[in-house]
Amino acid sequence: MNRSHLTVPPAGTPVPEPHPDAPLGEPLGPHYSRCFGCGPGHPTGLHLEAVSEDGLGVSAKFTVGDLHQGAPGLAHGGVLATAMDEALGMVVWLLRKPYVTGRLETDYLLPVPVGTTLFIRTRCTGVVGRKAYLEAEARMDALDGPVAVRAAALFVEVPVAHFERHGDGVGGMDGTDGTDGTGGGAHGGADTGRRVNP
Ligand SMILES: CCCCCCCC(=O)SCCNC(=O)CCNC(=O)[C@H](O)C(C)(C)COP(=O)(O)OP(=O)(O)OC[C@H]1O[C@@H](n2cnc3c(N)ncnc32)[C@H](O)[C@@H]1OP(=O)(O)O
Repeated sequence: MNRSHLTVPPAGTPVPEPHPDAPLGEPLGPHYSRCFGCGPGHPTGLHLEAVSEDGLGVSAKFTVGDLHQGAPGLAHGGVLATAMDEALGMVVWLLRKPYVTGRLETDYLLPVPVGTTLFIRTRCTGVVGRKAYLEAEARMDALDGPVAVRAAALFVEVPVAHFERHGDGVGGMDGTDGTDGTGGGAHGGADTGRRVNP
């Protein structure tokens, strides 16, 4: 894909192992029930489902629905970028540290009709300090289907205070809806509980 140097790790950058508590080959579940990308409680969200893979990678699925259109019958490009962002974010989730998307680069190779299930595979290509380098590929209707979208990203590790300072904190970032009085609503993989922070 076309990508800038900002999403390519320096040569020889190591790829860390997932956190020992990160699930392997299991459904990851939502990190927040109202998340637009993965939350089952979001009425018009993507409801993306994902499973961790060997190493630092994730396999995810998202079916383009009526509410995701740009042109009639076709997925909106921003929605597709969101699906890639979400699947990429699930990779850094396996490190059990809070990250946010700093940069997202997307190549659209094929139009994606409503009803298509995108099979998205994402992986980490290296971590340097607070910076995690990631890439993703989405194929249409099968793991070996035609490639519709490619993406590369730089995620930046942030303190939990990021979500308190800029959002409603991290309450609810354990897959719940955050209506327990602890807040909720921040997006980006932070969690003081079982998901991100050990
Ligand atoms: C499971 C969870 C799934 C979640 C999936 C979805 C994820 C999301 O949608 S997250 C929400 C969208 N993203 C955001 O809201 C982030 C908004 N941006 C910010 O908060 C800040 O700009 C932030 C945190 C990225 C960086 O700010 P700050 O903490 O001050 O770090 P800063 O010192 O500027 O940068 C750290 C390093 O990253 C680099 N960097 C930061 N931003 C970028 C960028 N856009 N492009 C390239 N490099 C960048 C810097 O150059 C620096 O590199 P180096 O260490 O080599 O000098």
